Amino acid sequence: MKKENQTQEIEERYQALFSNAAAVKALTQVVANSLGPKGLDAMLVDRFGEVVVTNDGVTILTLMDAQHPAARMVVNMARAQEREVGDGTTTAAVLAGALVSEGVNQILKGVPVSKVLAGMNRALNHALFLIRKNAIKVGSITDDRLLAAAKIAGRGDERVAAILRDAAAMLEDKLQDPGFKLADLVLAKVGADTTLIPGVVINKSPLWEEGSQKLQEVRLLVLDDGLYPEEVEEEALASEAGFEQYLKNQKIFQENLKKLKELGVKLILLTRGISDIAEEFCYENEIMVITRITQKELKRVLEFTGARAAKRTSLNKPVEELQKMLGYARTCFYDSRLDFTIIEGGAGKATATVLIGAATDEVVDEQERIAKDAAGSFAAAYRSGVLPGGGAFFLYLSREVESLKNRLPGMESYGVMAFSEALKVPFRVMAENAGFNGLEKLGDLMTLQVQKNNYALGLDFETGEFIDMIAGGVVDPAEVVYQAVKNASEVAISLLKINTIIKMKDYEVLKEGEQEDGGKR
Ligand SMILES: Nc1ncnc2c1ncn2[C@@H]1O[C@H](COP(=O)(O)OP(=O)(O)O)[C@@H](O)[C@H]1O
Repeated sequence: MKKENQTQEIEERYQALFSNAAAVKALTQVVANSLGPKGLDAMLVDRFGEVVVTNDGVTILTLMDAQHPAARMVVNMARAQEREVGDGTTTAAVLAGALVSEGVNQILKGVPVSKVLAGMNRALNHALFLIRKNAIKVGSITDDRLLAAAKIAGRGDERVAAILRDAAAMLEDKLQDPGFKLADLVLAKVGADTTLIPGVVINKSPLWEEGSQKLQEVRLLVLDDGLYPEEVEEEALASEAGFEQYLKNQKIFQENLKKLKELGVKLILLTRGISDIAEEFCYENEIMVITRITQKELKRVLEFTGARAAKRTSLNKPVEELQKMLGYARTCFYDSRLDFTIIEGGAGKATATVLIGAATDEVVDEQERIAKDAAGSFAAAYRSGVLPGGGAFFLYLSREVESLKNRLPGMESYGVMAFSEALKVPFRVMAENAGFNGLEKLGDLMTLQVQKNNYALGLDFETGEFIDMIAGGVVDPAEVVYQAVKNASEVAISLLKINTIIKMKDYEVLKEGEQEDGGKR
């Protein structure tokens, strides 16, 4: 009877914790099925019957429509992982789920939450240190381990990995730039051949197609704006002065258009639309026009061609000044089969477009995600080096972290144990997804790694044999592993810390209210 009461007491005390843990478990079990080379795809369907088929952890999590706040914390964590390093989202989610479960197990045993958390924090710091310390640095862009990292993240697609490497080689100095993303070069298109284009692709057709044959020696104007005359407000138009202003604006505009002809502009790119007069003028003068290009395209064109972003008011400037805003490209042409425009031979900084072909609409998005993952991994491996993949390195981390417990006072070691156990989960899940007995393979591999003193040993998920992952080309970028462990631990630790859930007013509404109050005072 007494025991029953006690259990009940514990359960009440940890109600919030259990509710969170259950939600996280439910969520991470779904993504776990997709982890690793033998992970299955998930099919997500919305209430209108729209279907997405994917193997990508962050996509599954984002589209899952998770309602529970704890589950949403894990979704946001996976998104952060995607933003930061572009890969490792499934691993991070699975690890977070495992950390929460293992942490809860210790708490249920009666270990105080604070001790579990302290131990986990110590284990985390040690794990992060070991990841940095053991990262195998790569020498150059042509290092095969980079290709391997891209191939592993890109679902084994060797061709895409090689194209990414060639693209990276063209812009090597940029890869170190934290603002640059190799994945931004990827463009997937139904019916295209997978290939490297040494230039920028604008995913649009020009305003008219005939006459838009291949342009050579192209001077181009890029407007982060539309090509319209200055507008006069409708009310003002009714007055005589207003109407005169209107006529004047039209005249200035006509003059400005003539400047473009004088400057020999052959291509105009706009982020907004164009007026009828301008369109007619361009048509007559064989100037190719593409309207409503995206900001991303704009940025790439500016860099590539050396053009400066102009506004329509820039056209009021004298010709000599306007000339300085123009860019240059050797060629520009519209590919009518693929319905996009290719600009090559820019006078600015080198760039490339990694064109990914897909057979149908259904697979094009997934192909794009895979290629972007591969690109993210390539760049991350270049910056930070690589580690053995397939969960093998996590087993080494698990052992090393476990050994910490002998050095720690009292109960903190339980937190360390929880962390060490959780690190075994990605490998076990991958082995199970490949149809093996996860626990058995885990035990065998842990022993083998110690016996051979080689933490690169892992499981070949095809044959069930143990092989050296580095030699076999199964590598993960150190930065991806680092962020996955860090992000997963942070979210797990904050979830374990929560012992009360209080329903509050809508946070956004609350914040707005505060601002209004502040204004009044
Ligand atoms: N051919 C392979 N053999 C062994 N492990 C692989 C292979 N391909 C991928 N992996 C491993 O699968 C894990 C990544 O799985 P994935 O489902 O892509 O999840 P994530 O979203 O975490 O990248 C990595 O640990 C990687 O090393």
